[in-house]
Order: sequence, then structure tokens, then C-alpha cells
Amino acid sequence: MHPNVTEIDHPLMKHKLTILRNAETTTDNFRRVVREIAAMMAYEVTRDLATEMVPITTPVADCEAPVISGKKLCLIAIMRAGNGMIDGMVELLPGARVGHIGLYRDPETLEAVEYYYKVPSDIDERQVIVVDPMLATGNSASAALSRLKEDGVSSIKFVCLLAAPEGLETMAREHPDVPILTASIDSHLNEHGYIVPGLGDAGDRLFGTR
Ligand SMILES: O=P(O)(O)OC[C@H]1O[C@H](OP(=O)(O)OP(=O)(O)O)[C@H](O)[C@@H]1O
Ligand SMILES: O=c1cc[nH]c(=O)[nH]1
Ligand SMILES: [Mg+2]
Repeated sequence: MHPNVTEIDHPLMKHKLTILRNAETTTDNFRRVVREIAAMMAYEVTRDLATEMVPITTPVADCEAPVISGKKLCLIAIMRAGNGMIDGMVELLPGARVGHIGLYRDPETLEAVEYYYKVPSDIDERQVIVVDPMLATGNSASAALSRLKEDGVSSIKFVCLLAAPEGLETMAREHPDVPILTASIDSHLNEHGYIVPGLGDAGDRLFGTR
């Protein structure tokens, strides 16, 4: 198992995940709840950001108060489904830059195929948070992380809604240095590489393409 995995244990998160898992949830509800969960995950994944004290004046007194310091943030969405999480995260992190990596999973081989790559030019100086709702075989996430490391990124975290044990194994083998935050570790992958019980195809459910 991966050395640094955090599974969020919170009733609000579990409740919202159940809405996503339910096959009867409509596209507009699915999209809205992904955005809400993503905001909660932004809160959780930034828990250890550095702060520094700055002098301010409240209506009552002068004081020193904390503000975020250290490396600037960059969110990276793995397209398509990762895009669904960006809006919720930037609501909490309005100063973050956003990059995109286009990857699709070949349905036969389950290998990740890259079709797009656009990230900020100073990506190597930023704290990077890669987001994708699904970690199934882990091939897509692993390819995205390898691509970012080629560009000199040294400080990376990975955030997903659902993780399969198989994907966590891939990440443990290929990226043990990258902390993973997930809303749930599910049971296993089925014969088509889908997470069980899962929520189906996240991209199709977000964008209504099936
Ligand atoms: O861990 P893996 O086995 O690589 O599977 C996970 C990937 O599959 C989904 O993307 P998909 O290929 O369906 O593309 P889409 O987001 O465009 O639908 C999902 O959003 C991940 O990127
Ligand atoms: O269950 C899965 C596996 C990969 N991609 C998805 O969207 N869902
Ligand atoms: Mg898909």
C-alpha cells in the first residue's frame, strides 16, 4: 500500500459521495456535488500549507495575524473528468493557477494516452495539486505525475474522489513520494477496469456524454 494515503472520514463527505454513486443522480446534480466535494477537498489538501504572521489592524486593535506563505499553488486537472473538480477548488483557492493534462484511458489496454499538455511556465517553482475524480489502475495519474516531474516539479500532491487498491499500488510503485488524498478507498476493479462499487464513468456522468 502507498506510504502516504489519507482517506477523508467525514459524514458530509460520505453523504455527498453516496449521491455521486447513485446511478439515478442527474447530470446537473452530479456536477454540483462534485464541485461541493472538491471545495471540501481543497480545504483538506491545504491543511499543511505554511503561514507567516503579518501586522494588521482590526477595528479594535493592532495585531499580528497569519497569512499563507511559501510556494504558490498550481492545480492541475487531468481531463476531462478532473475539470469538474477545478471550479470547487478555485473557489477556496482563488490565487491558484490552473494547468491541464489531457489523458484518456485506452479501453483495451487501460494505458493512458496523452493528447494535451498546458501548464504555467513557472510550474517547477509551484506547489502542485493534481486532481482527477478516479484513481482506477492508476495509469492516468501516474502518467500525469511523471510528465510534471519531467518539467521539474518537485512538490506534488494527488487528490481524487475514489481510489481503487490497484491504483494505490501503482502509485506506491511509481510515485511513493506523492501524498494522496481521497474521499474513499473502494473495493476493487472489475474486468473492464472500473472501480467497484465506484460511481461509473466520471467524465460521462459530469458531462452527460453517455
Ligand atoms: O486510473 P486509470 O485506470 O487510468 O483510470 C482513471 C482515469 O479514467 C478516467 O478518465 P477517462 O479515460 O475515462 O477520460 P475522461 O475523463 O475523458 O472520461 C478518469 O477520469 C481517470 O483519468
Ligand atoms: O470506475 C472508473 C474507472 C476509470 N474511470 C472512471 O471514470 N471510472
Ligand atoms: Mg471517462
